[in-house]
Amino acid sequence: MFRLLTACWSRQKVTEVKHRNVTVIVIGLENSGKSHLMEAFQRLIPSKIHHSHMKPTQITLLLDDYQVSVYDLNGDLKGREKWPNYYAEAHGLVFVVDSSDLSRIQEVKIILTRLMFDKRVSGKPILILANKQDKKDALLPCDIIDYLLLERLVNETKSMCRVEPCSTMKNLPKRHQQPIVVGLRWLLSVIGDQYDELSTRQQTPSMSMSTSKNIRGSGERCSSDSLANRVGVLKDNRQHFEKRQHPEHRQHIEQRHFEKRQHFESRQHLIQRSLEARPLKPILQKDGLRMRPKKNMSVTFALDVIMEEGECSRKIGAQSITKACNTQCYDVQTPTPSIDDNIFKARRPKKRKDTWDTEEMLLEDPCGKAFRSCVNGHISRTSRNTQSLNLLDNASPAHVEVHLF
Ligand SMILES: Nc1nc2c(ncn2[C@@H]2O[C@H](COP(=O)(O)OP(=O)(O)OP(=O)(O)O)[C@@H](O)[C@H]2O)c(=O)[nH]1
Ligand SMILES: [Mg+2]
Repeated sequence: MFRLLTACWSRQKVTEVKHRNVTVIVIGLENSGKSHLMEAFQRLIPSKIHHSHMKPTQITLLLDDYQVSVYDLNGDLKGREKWPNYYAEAHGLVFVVDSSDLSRIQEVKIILTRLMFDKRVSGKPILILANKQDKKDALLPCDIIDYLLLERLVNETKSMCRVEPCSTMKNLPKRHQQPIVVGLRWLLSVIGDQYDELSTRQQTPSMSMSTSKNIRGSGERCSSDSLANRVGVLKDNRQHFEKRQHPEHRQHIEQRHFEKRQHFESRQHLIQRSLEARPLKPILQKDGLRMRPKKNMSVTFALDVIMEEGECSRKIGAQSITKACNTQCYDVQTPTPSIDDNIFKARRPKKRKDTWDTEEMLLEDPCGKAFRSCVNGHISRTSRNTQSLNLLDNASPAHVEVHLF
């Protein structure tokens, strides 16, 4: 009996230790559905109980090996001012887009671009939820990706992204809500891969969320410091000032300022480029009507390792599909004969209603043609398949997965 109890206790200890604490923030314009997403999280994922009857702005979810603190941040102008206080602390972000609101997509683009270029966010994974897919005119993920120039943003900011179409409303079919869990799982797995790095990026306590609320006024801080400390600080300041007056040091500082300014100007240029207003592509509107591919899909962008020429993914069929991709406009219904045919036959999943396809194929497409053909609707013909495309950019290749359902 004693042994059994000890075993149970140690087992529980191991599982407790295994849980990794992760912080995720949920942001997006007002009315995009963030608070409904929080409710959906609580409905779909086991969470620690909150006794408050008010809508929670912070919940703790238990998913896979993670204990996830999720913060719902307001999307109105006042709320957005507070977002940066949470950037440093977040391991990953969920960005909610109201896919049915075409009129605000430009605003979303500006906000997302600024967000991804923020040095506290760049490099962190971002799950973009294309919400309100139940609405008739909702933009599809490929439209959103295209309009937000997401491919370029991912390459420039080195943040992995996944776009997941969903609906957060209650009483909708499961297939609308399932992507929420799938998306969060993806976010956690990316966070898990870079956990140590992301944790070290969480800044010093003075910048963190927990303490930012408790920042004391300067007067208060002084009163609690001892006189000796304050004299010590003054001495240090004087020495520091004298050191800065030294010509060599001044030259060094000027050089650093110059480099910083150059770096800033080059980034400004990039931000400006990404913010340029672009008309929606013809795919979105034709003769006043929305052009919609029949199937919906989720898309993942990830930074990938450049593959050697001829080297293919470990997954079956990558090389053959590359051929099809490079030789013709990407069209999976009419693949080049022979090998490609086998791949599609061999890997076509059984047709099941309300299930999530996990079939995956890797494409290497140095010019990004495959992606462009994807956003132009070709890929929509590959019903029942999940596609994964490698967009190879010389400096920072992006890996794109397209999940159809
Ligand atoms: N049709 C539809 N409506 C939704 C969905 N999700 C949210 N809504 C509606 O969108 C409106 C705003 O939802 P909220 O969750 O309060 O939006 P929010 O992002 O939290 O907004 P702020 O807190 O102001 O930043 C509500 O009227 C919801 O009913 C969805 O998936 N489908
Ligand atoms: Mg809200």
